[in-house]
Amino acid sequence: MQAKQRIVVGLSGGVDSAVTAWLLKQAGHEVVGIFMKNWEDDDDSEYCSSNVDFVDAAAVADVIGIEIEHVNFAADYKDRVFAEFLREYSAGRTPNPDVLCNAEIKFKAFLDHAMRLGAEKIATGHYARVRCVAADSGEPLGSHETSRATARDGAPRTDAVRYELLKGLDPSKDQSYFLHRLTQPQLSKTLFPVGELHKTEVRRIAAEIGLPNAKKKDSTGICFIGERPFREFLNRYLQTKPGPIKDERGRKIGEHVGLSFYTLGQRQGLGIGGVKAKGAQRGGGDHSPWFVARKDMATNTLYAVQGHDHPWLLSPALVFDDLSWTAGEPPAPGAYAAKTRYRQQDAACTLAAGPTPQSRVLRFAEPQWAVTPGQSAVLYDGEVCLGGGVIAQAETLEPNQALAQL
Ligand SMILES: Nc1ncnc2c1ncn2[C@@H]1O[C@H](COP(=O)(O)OP(=O)(O)OP(=O)(O)O)[C@@H](O)[C@H]1O
Repeated sequence: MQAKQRIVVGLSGGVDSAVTAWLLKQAGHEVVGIFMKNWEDDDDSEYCSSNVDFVDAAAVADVIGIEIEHVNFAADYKDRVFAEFLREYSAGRTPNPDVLCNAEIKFKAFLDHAMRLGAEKIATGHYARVRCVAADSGEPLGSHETSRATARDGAPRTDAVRYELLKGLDPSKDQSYFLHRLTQPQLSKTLFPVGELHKTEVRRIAAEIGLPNAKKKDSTGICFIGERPFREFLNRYLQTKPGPIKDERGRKIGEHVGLSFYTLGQRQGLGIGGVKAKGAQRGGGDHSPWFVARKDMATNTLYAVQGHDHPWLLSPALVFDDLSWTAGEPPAPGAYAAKTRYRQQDAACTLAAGPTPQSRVLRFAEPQWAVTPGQSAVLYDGEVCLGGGVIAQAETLEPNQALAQL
């Protein structure tokens, strides 16, 4: 058995973090739960589940027999995550605040707080795994606590080992995409016990030990938006500037309410369902649905195309920047797999130098659908998540061949 450690668990009120805490307690560790409040609600508390979630988390802590602390990181969240979220939307991109929340709050503010409480490790209910490998050979060493990781005098030998972020074992729940910005110091202090399990197993454990939230629905969507209508929420923070929606030939087919409110590949909410593309040659003919294909910020124009597989929606390559690599150094150029959005199949690709030292290019074996600036491009080598960056630009099959020369 591993040595007893003091471990702080992020208890969200959900079933995954509850089972995480229970598994660690069962393994003999000293476990403390922390509930984070990351968003202060002003007017529309009907959408905010934070109070209910804290009550659920406290009930879980009670059943498991651990202490729980309530911590407020709302100011940090607003400065480090929400401000960036608004900046990105204003620039016409579609950011991924959950990625930033992990990098800046859960594995920074929360981790620092846990360390101040004397914790050796933190744990969350994410579906991912951390593997400790020998720095020189890459040979897996198993758990964090290995003789290779500790010198004879007991001091940690940080040079001897490296930490890899792996996909969760349950392919339908894997959350490594959201965790790809974690660094070596963060990974070295993190445990993801449910990443070794399938969700059905987690729910079975929760029911078996009588956790009050065993059947609680999984949370969906961006944490601070919750179940609020998204457009209404954004409207409170961003200026709206209506403009034209045009088809691929530049003909006006409708009005948009502000470019920030649309994302590439979006099908609903265009208000042009009844419009038919006169003489459309491709894309499935007159009755195919319309999709957002491009935003031209300079002219405040939204372009929509008809048909899911329209060439404007397919990207053979992309440039990404704001890079972050789990190993602390960039992977060598070559063949990998990548995801350009969560819940996407891994796509075979090659990694190459970018137009600047701070960027890289991914070229896909098959064109990818609706590659969206602002979303994360995440690189994998088999089950190992290598890190990634933010999509800056996507080449489309036609006529935007901006990246063809790279
Ligand atoms: N408000 C919170 N307080 C403490 N930890 C949290 C909070 N929200 C999320 N976490 C941690 O991050 C993990 C992943 O978050 P995610 O949003 O995917 O989970 P969830 O669906 O809200 O809840 P769970 O994963 O516990 O079922 C959680 O398992 C939990 O450990």
